[in-house]
Amino acid sequence: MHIGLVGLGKMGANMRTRLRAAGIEVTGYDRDPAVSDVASLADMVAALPAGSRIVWVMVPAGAITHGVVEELAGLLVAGDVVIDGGNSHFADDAAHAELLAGHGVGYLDAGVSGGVWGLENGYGLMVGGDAATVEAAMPVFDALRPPGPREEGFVHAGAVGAGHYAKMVHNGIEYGLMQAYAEGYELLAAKDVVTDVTGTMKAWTRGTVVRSWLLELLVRALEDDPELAEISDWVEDSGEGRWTVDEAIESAVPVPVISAALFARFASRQGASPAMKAVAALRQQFGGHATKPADGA
Ligand SMILES: O=C(O)[C@H](O)[C@@H](O)[C@H](O)[C@H](O)COP(=O)(O)O
Repeated sequence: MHIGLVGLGKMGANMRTRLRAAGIEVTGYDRDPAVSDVASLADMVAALPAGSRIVWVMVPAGAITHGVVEELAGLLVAGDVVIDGGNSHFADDAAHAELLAGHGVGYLDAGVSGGVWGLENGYGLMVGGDAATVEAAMPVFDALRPPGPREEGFVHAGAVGAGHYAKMVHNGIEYGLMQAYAEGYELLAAKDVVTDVTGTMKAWTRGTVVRSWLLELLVRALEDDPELAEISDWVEDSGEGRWTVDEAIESAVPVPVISAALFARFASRQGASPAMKAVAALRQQFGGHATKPADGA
């Protein structure tokens, strides 16, 4: 099998390596000529077998993914397939499937989890689309997923959009889990009762109810820098948590943990919180309670 791969950043480049290691020929295209196998998207398409091409798209969600799908629609022919493996919003998938269907080109959406570790461990895959197209692309999914039973690292989650919907929910869970471990870490470190915070969390990684890969990664970070002194408390988000909360509101599903974890990230970027200044001002107004001067005031 010979496939195309668009986007050779951290994720795409590792996926190219993993696919090649599994015996799949890959022609990769990236805007950066230093990492690209070919000079243009058209050259990549020309290198693949027409009418049964599979092109995996691994570029940032939103306008960039949309631009690549539009360009591919003009280059591919009936029988070819595009797989969007980026962290796209699931609502974009229907539009992309329709655009490509106008050219007879199939479409699958694939939620991909595993980060930079996926090269070695394989990627958890959640796929949306029709069964025949999923089946045609199965060698690609089998090469990317972790070894072992397929159903433990791959799911055909439903029709187009289901893969990215599943990945969105997965990431909402990821936010909540990370926040819980982080709060536990802070609480352990807050008093001198537990004298080995990293060791305690490490001991939780085997046998306990809260053992997990995320916990192992936190222990790894603490072993490198026990007080996390080298990194700031600013936490970004790339959209999946917001979409999860949007969807929860849409479906009237209570998600207090995930939304608190999302809002904690927003709070992490504030430095001084206007809302908490207002609370301090109100306590002073109604109760004459003391406030503290702002930094530099
Ligand atoms: O499952 C995964 O491999 C991760 O979720 C991965 O997809 C990525 O690291 C997140 O999208 C980051 O998301 P935030 O920027 O929203 O934390």
